[in-house]
Amino acid sequence: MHYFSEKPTTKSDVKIVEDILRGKKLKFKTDSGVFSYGKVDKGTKILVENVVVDKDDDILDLGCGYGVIGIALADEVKSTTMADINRRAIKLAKENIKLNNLDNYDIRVVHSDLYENVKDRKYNKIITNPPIRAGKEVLHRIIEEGKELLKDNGEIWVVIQTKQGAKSLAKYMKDVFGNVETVTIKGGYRVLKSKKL
Ligand SMILES: C[S@@+](CC[C@H](N)C(=O)[O-])C[C@H]1O[C@@H](n2cnc3c(N)ncnc32)[C@H](O)[C@@H]1O
Repeated sequence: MHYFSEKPTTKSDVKIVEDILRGKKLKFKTDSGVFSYGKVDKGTKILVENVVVDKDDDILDLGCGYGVIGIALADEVKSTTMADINRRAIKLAKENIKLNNLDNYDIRVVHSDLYENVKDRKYNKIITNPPIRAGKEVLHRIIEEGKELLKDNGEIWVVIQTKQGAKSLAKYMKDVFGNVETVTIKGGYRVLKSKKL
């Protein structure tokens, strides 16, 4: 069973994790069959701590899992869309919005295969810890199709382990966008950013 199953079949075994992200004490309900069970992922933390957002941004957390990226940023932006193919992740992300008292912010959680169900808006930022194990083709679609959903001057931010192909992904992003920046190199991860010019 892979963590990117649409419907995990493993027995549910909820664990609550607490972490401090962007100076905020946050809580997440996690469950088996969902990425980063029982502990916020190291790459996700590096991305969340380094991403730059603006209060006027409409952001998309693609492959949101139980919701760490979107939830850590929701009170700093105009609107937050969180999307995942895994139904158990979607349920947790919705619960985690409540758990962190973010009901009054503009946040939506959408069940979606990649961008399929979130094409109704354009985004200032797409921010993702992508499903590497889903393969290169999926990773490339995230970059290419993501560009279409960005506003002018919008950015895609991606975290990836150096050993899982960060350099080749950076090259792909440069080919698609004409630019790529390595924003952070830390703990075996790279945070990459491309801008739609
Ligand atoms: C590396 S995990 C990151 C999860 C979460 N953002 C975090 O940082 O903890 C990648 C996520 O992408 C989701 N995913 C895999 N394939 C997908 C697809 N085709 N469409 C949408 N989400 C997908 C997985 O279910 C998983 O939650």
